[in-house]
Amino acid sequence: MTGSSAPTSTKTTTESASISITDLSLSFPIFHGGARSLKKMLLKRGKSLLASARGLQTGGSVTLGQGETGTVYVEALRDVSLSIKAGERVGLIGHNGAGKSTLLRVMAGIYMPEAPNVHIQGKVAPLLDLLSGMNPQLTGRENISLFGHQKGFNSAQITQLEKDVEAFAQLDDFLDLPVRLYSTGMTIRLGFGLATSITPQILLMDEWFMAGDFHFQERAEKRLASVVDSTDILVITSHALGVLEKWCTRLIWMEHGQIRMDGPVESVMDAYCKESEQNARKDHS
Ligand SMILES: Nc1ncnc2c1ncn2[C@@H]1O[C@H](COP(=O)(O)OP(=O)(O)OP(=O)(O)O)[C@@H](O)[C@H]1O
Repeated sequence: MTGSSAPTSTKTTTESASISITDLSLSFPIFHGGARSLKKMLLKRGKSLLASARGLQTGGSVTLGQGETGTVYVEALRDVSLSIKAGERVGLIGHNGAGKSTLLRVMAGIYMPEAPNVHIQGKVAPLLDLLSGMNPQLTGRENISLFGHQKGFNSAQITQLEKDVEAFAQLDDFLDLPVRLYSTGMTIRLGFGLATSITPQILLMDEWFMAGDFHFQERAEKRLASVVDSTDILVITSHALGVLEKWCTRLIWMEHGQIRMDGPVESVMDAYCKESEQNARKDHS
């Protein structure tokens, strides 16, 4: 992975939370066998397959590094600048491969945790990866205890945490089985229960974390609502516009790794829907 530069992650609980990103670009090198044919195509067409220039509706731009033996890169983010302050509820929208998840991972400090142009102020809870922070070999109960220890809880707090997550996840006897035996939905129940058992200053969430059966979704929404109420910043990515309308005050529309539009939910959603309708008409003509 290459980036335009360096995040400083300043995580304290006393100052109010904020996210500031300046001119951030991030490319992934591709070492898969398929990169060879891409490379040939790039050399023929001239180094860069800019997704936007080609009118593509998915993915970032594909570029070739220095020299004929150069590595092929997918540019996931390009010149992204944004700032989010306490109180904001931000939704990321855009086509598949627009860079939304990558941007969330940058905010979580997963990618480029030392970049000087990325400043994250506040305690972050990322609800991004199914197994994040969990050990699939351990039981659900052991994972709850592990989570508590990682957060520096004392034994009384860990007991309380266990009660809380057990009641929310409703995994019954499965709580005492290794997590690797769980279905996706069961893992989500545990992961979601854990991540929302603490109130972070910054909550980063991938839409699929609201997946699960109908009964779970209802309870998950209630629990999330109480966490979001006491969280300084929410950043969520979703293709479900209803979810974004419900939870967000601001939308950032990503397109081929760049910010296409940033503003109040209604105006960005309006522009996004208009363009999506135009694209759908083109597809049908
Ligand atoms: N680990 C990786 N290695 C190589 N390329 C990657 C990697 N992660 C993301 N990409 C590429 O970066 C671009 C942006 O991907 P990203 O997952 O951020 O998109 P997204 O907007 O979240 O998409 P979706 O709506 O489909 O979830 C895509 O072209 C993708 O192929």
